[in-house]
Amino acid sequence: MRHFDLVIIGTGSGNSILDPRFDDWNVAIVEKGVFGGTCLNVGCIPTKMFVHTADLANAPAAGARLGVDARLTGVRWPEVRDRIFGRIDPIAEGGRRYRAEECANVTVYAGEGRFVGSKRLAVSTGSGEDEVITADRFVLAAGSRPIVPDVVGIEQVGFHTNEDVMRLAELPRRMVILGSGFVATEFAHVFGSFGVDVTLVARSDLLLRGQDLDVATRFTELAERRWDVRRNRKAVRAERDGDVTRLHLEGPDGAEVVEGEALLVAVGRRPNSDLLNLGATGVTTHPDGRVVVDCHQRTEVDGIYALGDLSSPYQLKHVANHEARVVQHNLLHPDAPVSTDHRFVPHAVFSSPQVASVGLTEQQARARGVRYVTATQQYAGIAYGWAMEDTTGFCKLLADPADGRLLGAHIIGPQAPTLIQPLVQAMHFGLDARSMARGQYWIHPSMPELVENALLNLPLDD
Ligand SMILES: Cc1cc2nc3c(=O)[nH]c(=O)nc-3n(C[C@H](O)[C@H](O)[C@H](O)COP(=O)(O)OP(=O)(O)OC[C@H]3O[C@@H](n4cnc5c(N)ncnc54)[C@H](O)[C@@H]3O)c2cc1C
Ligand SMILES: NC(=O)c1ccc[n+]([C@@H]2O[C@H](COP(=O)([O-])OP(=O)(O)OC[C@H]3O[C@@H](n4cnc5c(N)ncnc54)[C@H](O)[C@@H]3O)[C@@H](O)[C@H]2O)c1
Repeated sequence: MRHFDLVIIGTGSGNSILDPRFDDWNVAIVEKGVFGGTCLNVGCIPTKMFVHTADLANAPAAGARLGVDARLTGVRWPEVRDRIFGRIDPIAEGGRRYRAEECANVTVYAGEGRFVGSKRLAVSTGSGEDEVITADRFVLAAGSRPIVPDVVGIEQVGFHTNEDVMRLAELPRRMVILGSGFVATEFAHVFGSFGVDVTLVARSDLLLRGQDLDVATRFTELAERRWDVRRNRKAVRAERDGDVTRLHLEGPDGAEVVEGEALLVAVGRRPNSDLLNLGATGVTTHPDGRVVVDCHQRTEVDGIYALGDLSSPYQLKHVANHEARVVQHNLLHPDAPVSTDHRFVPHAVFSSPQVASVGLTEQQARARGVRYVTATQQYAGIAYGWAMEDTTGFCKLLADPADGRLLGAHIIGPQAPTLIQPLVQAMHFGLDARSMARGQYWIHPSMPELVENALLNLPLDD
C-alpha cells in the first residue's frame, strides 16, 4: 500500500496548492473527471467565453436605438463551440500532463476516491481493482455537482446541465430552462442571444431572488422582455415526445405545459461529500452536505483540510481560490495557521443586464436590525450612462449613517462586475463613504462616476 505525505482529492482549486515549496513532499492527486475541475471545463471560463460571444450577437439589436443599423445574420454554433473548447481542452490536458509527467514528486490517480478507513482512500482506477492509498494529510477539494430536481420522468427525457449544454451538437430551436439563479440567467442570455427561444421556469416570484430586492425586481422586469418567463411555477412532470421535451407545470393559474427541443436544469449545486464516504475517516458534514471546517479550513480530523464548493458557504471560484491559499499556508505552517476571510465576498452574474453585489442586501440589513441608510444612483444620471442612453441600470448602496462605513453595494447594468470592485476594496480596507467619494479624483466622464455619485447620495449623519 502506497503512503503519501499529502493526498489531494479534486483538481479544480485543489491543484493550485502545489508549488515549489512542496517539491520535497510525496504527493498524490486523485481526479475522477477532467483535470482542472468545474471552473475551467464546465463553469466560469467557458460560460464567460460564450457570454462574450452572446454580447457581440446582441450588439446589432442594441445599436438600432442609437441609429446604427446592423443585422445579425447568423451564429455559427459549431464554430463558436469548437473555438471555445479548442482553447479549453488543451489547457485541461496540459495541466494533467504537467502533473503526471513533469512533477517527479506527484502521482496522478485518474479515478474516484472513496474513504475506506482512517486516512485510507480507495481509488477506483477503472481496471475493476481499487487501489488503497494512505497519507499523513488530505485536502478534500471534490467540489459540487448539479442538483437534479424531484420531477417525475426527468431522468428519462435526456435533460442537460452545465456539464454538457455548452457542447450541444446543434442549437435547439427552443430551450426550456428550469431554474432562476446564476446558471439559468447566464445561459438564458447566451442561448437567447444566439436565437434560441428561451422559456425560463422559476419556482420563485423573482429571478435572482438572492439579490437585493430592487435588483432582483429590475432584473425580472427586463428578463420578461427578452424571454418567456414563468414565475411561481412548480415543475411536476417531464416527458419526451420525439424531438420535444415537455415540462408540466403547476402555477397560480393552474396546470400548464412548456416545451422545447432542449431542457436545461439549473436549480443549484450540491457538495460532492456523499461520494467520499467521509464517515470512514471521521470527517463530518452539515445537513446540506458541506464538509464541516473551522476558520483555518481544518476538518474535525487532524491533518484533513477541505475547501471550495465541497465545504464553503460560497460556491464561487474566487472563494475556492482564497480557501486553497489558506490551506496551502496551513499545510506548510500548521503551527501558525491563517484564517479564511469571508467578510466581504462579492459575486457577479454575467447575464444581460449584468449584476454585481457585495455585502448586505437591504432585506438582510433589515432582518438583522442593522442601522443603515441607502442611496441609489441611476446610470442615466451620470455623464457616461447618459451618453449611452441607459435607462435601466443603477447602483444601490447601504451604509452605516454614523460612520459612513459601507454595508452593501449592488449594481445592475453595464460593466457591473468591474464597477463593484472599488466598493469591495473600500469595505475590505474600512474606507468610509465620504472619504472614498471626496478624497480622490474620479475620471470624467467615466462609468465609475456611478459609484462616486451613489456614495455622495448617501444621507449620512453630520
Ligand atoms: C456554469 C457555471 C458557471 C460558473 N461561473 C462562475 C463565475 O463566473 N465566477 C465564479 O466565481 N464562480 C463560478 N462558478 C462556480 C465555480 O465554478 C466553483 O465555485 C468552483 O469551480 C469550485 O471549485 P472547487 O475546486 O471547489 O471544485 P471543482 O472545480 O468542481 O473541482 C472538484 C474536482 O473534484 C473531482 N472529484 C469529485 N469527487 C471526486 C472523488 N470522489 N474522487 C476524485 N475526484 C473527485 C471533480 O471531478 C472535480 O474535477 C460557476 C459554476 C458553474 C456550474
Ligand atoms: N457568475 C458566477 O459567479 C456564477 C455562475 C454560475 C454559477 N455560479 C455558482 O454556482 C451556483 C449554482 O448555480 P445555480 O444557478 O445552479 O444555483 P442558484 O442557487 O444560483 O439558483 C438556483 C435556483 O433554482 C431554484 N430552484 C431550486 N429548486 C428548484 C426546482 N425544483 N424548480 C425550479 N427552480 C428551483 C432556486 O429557487 C434558485 O433560484 C451558484 O449559486 C453560484 O454560486 C456562479
